[in-house]
Amino acid sequence: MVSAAAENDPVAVTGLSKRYGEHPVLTDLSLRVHRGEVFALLGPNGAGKTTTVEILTGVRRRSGGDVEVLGQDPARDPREWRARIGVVGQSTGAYPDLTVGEVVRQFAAMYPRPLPPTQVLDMVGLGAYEKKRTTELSGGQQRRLDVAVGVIGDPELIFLDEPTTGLDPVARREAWDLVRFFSARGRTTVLTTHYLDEAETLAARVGVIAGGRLVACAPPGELGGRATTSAAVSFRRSESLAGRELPELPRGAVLEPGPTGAGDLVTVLTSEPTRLVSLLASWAETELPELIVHRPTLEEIYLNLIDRHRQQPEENK
Ligand SMILES: Nc1ncnc2c1ncn2[C@@H]1O[C@H](COP(=O)(O)OP(=O)(O)OP(=O)(O)O)[C@@H](O)[C@H]1O
Repeated sequence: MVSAAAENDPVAVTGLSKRYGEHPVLTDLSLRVHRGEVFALLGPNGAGKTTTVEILTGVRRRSGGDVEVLGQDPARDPREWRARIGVVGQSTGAYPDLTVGEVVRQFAAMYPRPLPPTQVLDMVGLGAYEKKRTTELSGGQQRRLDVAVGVIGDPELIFLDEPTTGLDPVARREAWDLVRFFSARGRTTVLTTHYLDEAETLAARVGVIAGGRLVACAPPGELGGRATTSAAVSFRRSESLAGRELPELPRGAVLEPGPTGAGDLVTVLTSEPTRLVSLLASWAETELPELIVHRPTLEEIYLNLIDRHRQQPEENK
């Protein structure tokens, strides 16, 4: 029987752990992926992302905790369950002596309701390579074929482990379009990536794994308090503004120390950037030269989270 929670959340993980001998790789990891969302797992090399994906897809056994994927325990790996998920792992598949078209059609034949092979080949940018032997493909083209094979069964839930590593910028965008195509069909995607722009562009929520623990989980715009952290408002004092005192700043705003001569850059940290810009605009009565409102990027927030985790004493991790 499928629980009500699992009905809403295709992935439900509670207290997951994985050890190799005495070495813990995942510790007390809990997360849920909601139906229809793109969820990105981020984390440094060796953090445990692939291990998590492998446990969720039934490739690897867990040491402890509860895992439900589409309402089933992946460790039991039922056949009909496997047909409902699509997996693109990190390593590239080897299909000697077959053409691209043959590979995709062979995989399509394993599923009850596959997508049309030519449509999938077009989507991954291999439409013109249908008759080419797989051994003659470049690394990036082989990666595209992996993606095609992973999604040919029109899965309800797709796991993509670093799907765009090794792809050129155009191919990366095509892979993003593919993820959006499945999102528009109401499918759920879990992807791991080292590209912060990829996570920010595609994911409704991101989870950050460090040292085998989930250290943060939120929409990309809110991760690590990103939505509420101070913004830095900066502009350059033109000659006409050089001799004038700044207006009274909003409460809590801090003027960054810096040189005060003509043409200097003025930077103010504030939690109310809109109000500050409005005050400055009235004060200046002219365009503020080089005006920038800077909020921390996802990359800055991510690096900060990883750094904080590194500096924590072992017993508090
Ligand atoms: N078969 C294994 N035996 C022992 N340790 C392993 C095994 N497979 C993985 N590990 C260890 O588990 C940890 C997590 O590895 P994992 O591949 O899940 O990390 P990852 O976050 O996917 O890293 P990357 O970004 O480099 O792909 C690493 O320390 C790795 O050395």
